Amino acid sequence: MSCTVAGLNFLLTTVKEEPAPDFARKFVDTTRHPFPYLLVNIGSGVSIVKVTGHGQFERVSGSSLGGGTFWGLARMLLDCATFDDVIRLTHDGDNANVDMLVGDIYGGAYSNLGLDSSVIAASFGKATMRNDPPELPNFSPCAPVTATDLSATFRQQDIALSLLRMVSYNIGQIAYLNARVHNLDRIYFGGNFIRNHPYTIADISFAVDFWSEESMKALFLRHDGYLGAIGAFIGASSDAPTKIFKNQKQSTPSSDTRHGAKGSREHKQRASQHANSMTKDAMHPVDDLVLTKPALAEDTSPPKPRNGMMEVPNGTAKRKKSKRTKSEDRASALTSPMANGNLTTTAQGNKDSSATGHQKVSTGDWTTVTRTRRKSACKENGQTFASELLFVIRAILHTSQ
Ligand SMILES: Nc1ncnc2c1ncn2[C@@H]1O[C@H](COP(=O)(O)OP(=O)(O)OP(=O)(O)O)[C@@H](O)[C@H]1O
Ligand SMILES: CC(C)(CO)[C@@H](O)C(=O)NCCC(=O)O
Repeated sequence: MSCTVAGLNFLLTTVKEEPAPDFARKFVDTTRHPFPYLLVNIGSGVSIVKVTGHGQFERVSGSSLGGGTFWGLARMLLDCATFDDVIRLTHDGDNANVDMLVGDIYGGAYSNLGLDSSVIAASFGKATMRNDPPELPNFSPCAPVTATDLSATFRQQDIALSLLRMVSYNIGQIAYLNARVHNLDRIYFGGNFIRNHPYTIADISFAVDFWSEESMKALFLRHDGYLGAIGAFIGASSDAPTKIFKNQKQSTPSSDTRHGAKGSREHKQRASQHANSMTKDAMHPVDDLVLTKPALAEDTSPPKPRNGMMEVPNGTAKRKKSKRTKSEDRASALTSPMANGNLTTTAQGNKDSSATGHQKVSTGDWTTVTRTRRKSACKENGQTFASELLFVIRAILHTSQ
């Protein structure tokens, strides 16, 4: 955990365009005031960590309903071989076919409570409503409805989306409650459960917006997958960035007197000076990045820029207004934002997606590639992963010069 926190602290204080709300990629500059914040790390389980400074953090909460719950239930309920297959399946799903909505109970909105008819009243609740004989194959009035009967009556893609929303909304809600208890308004979500999947990101964002009535922001990280590795690399020290400078000075004591300076302000100035002085061929500045479009496997068309930013989910976060519809979700998740209009399509570095070339993108993942490295990153999924890692390591080494 200390490595993960140290890695995130490094990114927040050093890399200009790291966190962004939703997948809008309107980056939030946290380099000046990174603390305090809440980190919600969604691995198999969920750890919720309050971070107040370099090396200062406390695990304030957690939940056993995390990525392992999603993936485990998906394996039980769905015929999917891989995690990415499940995520892909959600893209065609309509959770209203599986979830019990407020409208299913009341025939419309429950206005007095500010609940729109489309609000999920009970995840998977529709399964309790399916006991109508004609709907079930092999139904016998005397026999109980079996799991097999039930699963045959629901579409796999609807189950997948219901599952994703159940887990994501729950985590978003717990995150919001913890942020509120600890008086924090910035919540970073990380961990392999997210993996830059637009639907996952949209769902978590939605939950935080919904419960906080848009007073808090869910933030996602471009280099989420590398937090622990970065933290381990820099030594997970409480003064990690300064430590890098110290080390550098020790190894090359007379090369540059600036290396002796301590403190985050000098550190940042130096990082910025270096970034500005770098040539393309040597090392790219830390903000010289291009975001690539999120795309579905079958989607090979270039993304459409929309005034340089993403269409965020339309449905409001306020309880009184309705939750997003499926089509709004899809539009928001698949319409691509581009910070600077420099668009490219690339293969994605998923662990379990086959490297089929850049025209066959696995799931709707975001990938960042440098302008100078764009072509090579497009070649193979593995290369994208490698170039990402290389970028982070270079950023670390670069700031230490
Ligand atoms: N290709 C994949 N295969 C399996 N799970 C995946 C894959 N991609 C993403 N995931 C998700 O990532 C989760 C595991 O995340 P991660 O590797 O960060 O956790 P962990 O470190 O094992 O968990 P914990 O911190 O609880 O020990 C899985 O439960 C699943 O939801
Ligand atoms: C046990 C860990 C910390 C392992 O990384 C993680 O899976 C987790 O935070 N699980 C949730 C445990 C809880 O309920 O607080």
